[in-house]
Amino acid sequence: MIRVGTRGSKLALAQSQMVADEIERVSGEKTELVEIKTTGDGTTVPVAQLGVGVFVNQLRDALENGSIDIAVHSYKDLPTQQPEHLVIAVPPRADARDVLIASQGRTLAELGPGARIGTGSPRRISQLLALGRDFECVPIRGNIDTRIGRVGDDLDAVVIAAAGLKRVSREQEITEYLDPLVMLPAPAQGALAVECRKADKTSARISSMLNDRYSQAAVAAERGLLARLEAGCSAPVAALADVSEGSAPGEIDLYLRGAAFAVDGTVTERLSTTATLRDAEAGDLAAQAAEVGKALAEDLLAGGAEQLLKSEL
Ligand SMILES: NCc1[nH]cc(CCC(=O)O)c1CC(=O)O
Repeated sequence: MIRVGTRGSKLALAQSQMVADEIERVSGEKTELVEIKTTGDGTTVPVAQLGVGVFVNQLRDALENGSIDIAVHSYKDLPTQQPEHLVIAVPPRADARDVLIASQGRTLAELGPGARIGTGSPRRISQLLALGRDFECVPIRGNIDTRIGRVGDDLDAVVIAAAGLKRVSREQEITEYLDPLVMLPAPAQGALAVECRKADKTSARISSMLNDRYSQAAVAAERGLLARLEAGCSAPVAALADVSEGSAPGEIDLYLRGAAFAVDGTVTERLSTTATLRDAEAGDLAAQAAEVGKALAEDLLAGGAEQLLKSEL
């Protein structure tokens, strides 16, 4: 029996169940979902003000005290500081893009000046304001259903992660997939982190069942960038790695885009880079990918990104 620790939200339960189903499918082992209440769940305070780890710490405590065997997180909610004694497997990543859900089926281009768009994310706000169309960004929290429920009511639209919508089966309500040129996603968006105790012999098994080396490399590059900027999941920072099979066996080609924004949309630092990761060892690939992210972050810092990270509306 593998006990799968999860938060209690509809999204968390859906994605944890996906992981549990996959474990049962590939190994035949039985699983059980164990619901853990986290600080981030019982409050409507904006995530940007709650600080790092609000959705994470209690799950990790349960992992450490042995009441669960693995913990399933949305990877983008994890702080960049990774505890030494825990390891992460990355299942194949879902769609990393943000999407628009607007009333009357509208796209971003069809939303006029003054349109009220629900999002509390500095990264999304800055990119919406950078379009120069006088959108009004309205802070919003709560689960996906609550957010969508406000569209056509007090909001014209909301911006949400495609992956989350898909996991709660509401993707048919999407009115536009936002191109990363317009809305670069959060580092690790669309990816899950399945965390295990390093010392536990289950961890190697879980990794071989679930880990996708391409997804792991992409996320490592994006989070390497985020870590070097010393920024968290609510910073005006975006990153997206495209990964593909390299020309030699075992190689991975990486195309990494990164950006930092002034929250009022007036300044954007945007850079990209390519690299080939070489190694058969998944761990080494992730380490190389993280270095690529770190180097791109340093180029962003050289261009003045530090000022942007301190910006406020
Ligand atoms: N910050 C909240 C959050 N954390 C993970 C997801 C779902 C998408 C994902 O797993 O990346 C969401 C919702 C959203 O950003 O719209």
